[in-house]
Amino acid sequence: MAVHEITHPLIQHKLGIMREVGTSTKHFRELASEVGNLLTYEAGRTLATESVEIENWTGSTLTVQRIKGKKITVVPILRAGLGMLDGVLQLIPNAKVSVVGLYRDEETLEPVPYFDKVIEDVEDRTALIVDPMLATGGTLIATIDLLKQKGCQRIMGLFLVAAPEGIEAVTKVHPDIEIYVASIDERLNDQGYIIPGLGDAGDRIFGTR
Ligand SMILES: O=P(O)(O)OC[C@H]1O[C@H](OP(=O)(O)OP(=O)(O)O)[C@H](O)[C@@H]1O
Ligand SMILES: O=c1cc[nH]c(=O)[nH]1
Ligand SMILES: [Mg+2]
Repeated sequence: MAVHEITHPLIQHKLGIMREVGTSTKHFRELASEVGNLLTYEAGRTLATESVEIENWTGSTLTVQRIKGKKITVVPILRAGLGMLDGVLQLIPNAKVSVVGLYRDEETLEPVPYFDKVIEDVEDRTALIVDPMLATGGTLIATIDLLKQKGCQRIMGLFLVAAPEGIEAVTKVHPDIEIYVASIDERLNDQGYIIPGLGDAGDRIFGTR
């Protein structure tokens, strides 16, 4: 699996504020969206373009580049993935959005799926999964399983923070995907939380704790 840790100063600055325990819900949510935007910019480097001819302001024909083919479906994982969605869509406003819902059982740490509304022609699109946290990797593996079952052939993922254990687990099952992450942190704790991490990203985005 290709893993890109994006150590850009703007991303690291914003992530550093998110790590502070006193950062407000409003600020945390804004930063999740902003880092989502910057990760999209990085991931977008790999999109294929094609030449099209336009008429320019002088009335002559000019060849310009456009993103090729049927493009992208963004796949936010409920709930926390919604916190990054606006920032992603700012850069790819025409993308279709395929929402999936999974939560992690607090005892077993296994992902529990509860919703999916994936676009019908997903086999013709690149899926861009968005979720702030890649911890044990269970949620990401289940989401990739679902997308592949529906015929999706190219899958990328954007994460704020990932644990090495989760990256290893996903690599074993789905070595063909590509991820962009703002930070690969040290480890998981006994409860499956990323250390140092952000805490519970969903609760911090929605203000539920
Ligand atoms: O890699 P894993 O060990 O599977 O954990 C990562 C998942 O856990 C969090 O979601 P959570 O279950 O807290 O749901 P929420 O977004 O509704 O808070 C996070 O947003 C990921 O989806
Ligand atoms: O550290 C973690 C792990 C899973 N989910 C979170 O929100 N945070
Ligand atoms: Mg949560």
